[in-house]
Amino acid sequence: MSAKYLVTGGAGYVGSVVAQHLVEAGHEVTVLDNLTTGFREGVPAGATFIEGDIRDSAKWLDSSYAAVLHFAAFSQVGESVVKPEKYWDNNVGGTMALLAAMRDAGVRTLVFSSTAATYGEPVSTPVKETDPTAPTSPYGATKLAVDHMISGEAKAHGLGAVSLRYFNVAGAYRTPTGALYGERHDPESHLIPLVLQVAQGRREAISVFGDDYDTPDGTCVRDYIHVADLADAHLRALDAATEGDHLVCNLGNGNGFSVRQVIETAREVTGHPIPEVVAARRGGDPAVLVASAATARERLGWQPARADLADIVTDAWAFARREE
Ligand SMILES: O=c1ccn([C@@H]2O[C@H](COP(=O)(O)OP(=O)(O)O[C@H]3O[C@H](CO)[C@H](O)[C@H](O)[C@H]3O)[C@@H](O)[C@H]2O)c(=O)[nH]1
Repeated sequence: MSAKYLVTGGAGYVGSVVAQHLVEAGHEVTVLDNLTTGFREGVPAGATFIEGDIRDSAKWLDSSYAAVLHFAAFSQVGESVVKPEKYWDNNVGGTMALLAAMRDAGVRTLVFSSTAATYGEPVSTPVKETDPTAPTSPYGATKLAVDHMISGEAKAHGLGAVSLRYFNVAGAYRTPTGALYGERHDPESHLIPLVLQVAQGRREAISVFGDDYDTPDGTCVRDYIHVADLADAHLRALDAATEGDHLVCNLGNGNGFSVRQVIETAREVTGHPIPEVVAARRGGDPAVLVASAATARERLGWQPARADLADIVTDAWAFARREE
């Protein structure tokens, strides 16, 4: 059945892919984005676009919306360490305003973009939702604070909410009409897009942040999940949201790949040698972050369709070369 959804941050990487999936499923979609980090061209054709801030959500939200999917946030771990106030103000202050607007408008379903960064240094692998949350960055702390706010809203005011804790989102999504949605930050900060910039000759080498971790090859291990698999989980979460309940689900494939394995895969996919240099560890990086997605499987009936790292890198490579 077709419904109307507000997608905050729907001009960003994950938000735009989810908005596109909603449009393809026949829903009516409004994207709210202030374009601070998002791109106008990320808003899917077929969605209504509002250039505005989540703090002003009350201007646009009304009872015609079936749910809100909330992506709008700052999301750079490193930046959050040097500018924590920016993160608390936008991620927490902005969400508080959004929740108030939802309450006033009577919109009682929310899917929230949470993160593995809420856990901090994992106590065991793979990470379960019941594991302790001890974020090592203000970014993770703000996302965890929002998760707590949402739990309160569910208990006190009957919100039906699902928080999806993403591990490392990667890859790109090609729509049925051939448009490509991918990962793009300015300046670029994430491993796979940076590695692919080296393959394109836009950078000389990739810096490996630390090769003395307690992992098989000494480099950090992460769980890379395809952005289209992630989008699928959001549509399922809309169906799973239950009034008065806050469900938290990790989203990852449960497979860890080291930084060196990612670089090697990119060499195979691109046919480029991709030189690497070892650099100092980056602050706040856990050695291993791999998800247990058992809850998402059980509660959302979710299953990744593109778990192969080479497929993920191949799609990211197509996006990197989109203008060649
Ligand atoms: O030039 C680079 C860039 C990254 N890395 C390494 O590659 C791995 C992946 O780094 P990314 O920056 O691509 O991703 P993160 O694991 O830091 O970040 C992801 O996980 C975080 C939680 O820890 C947040 O949720 C964040 O938004 C999300 O992108 C890390 O070990 C990082 O140290 C390098 O070696 N060189």
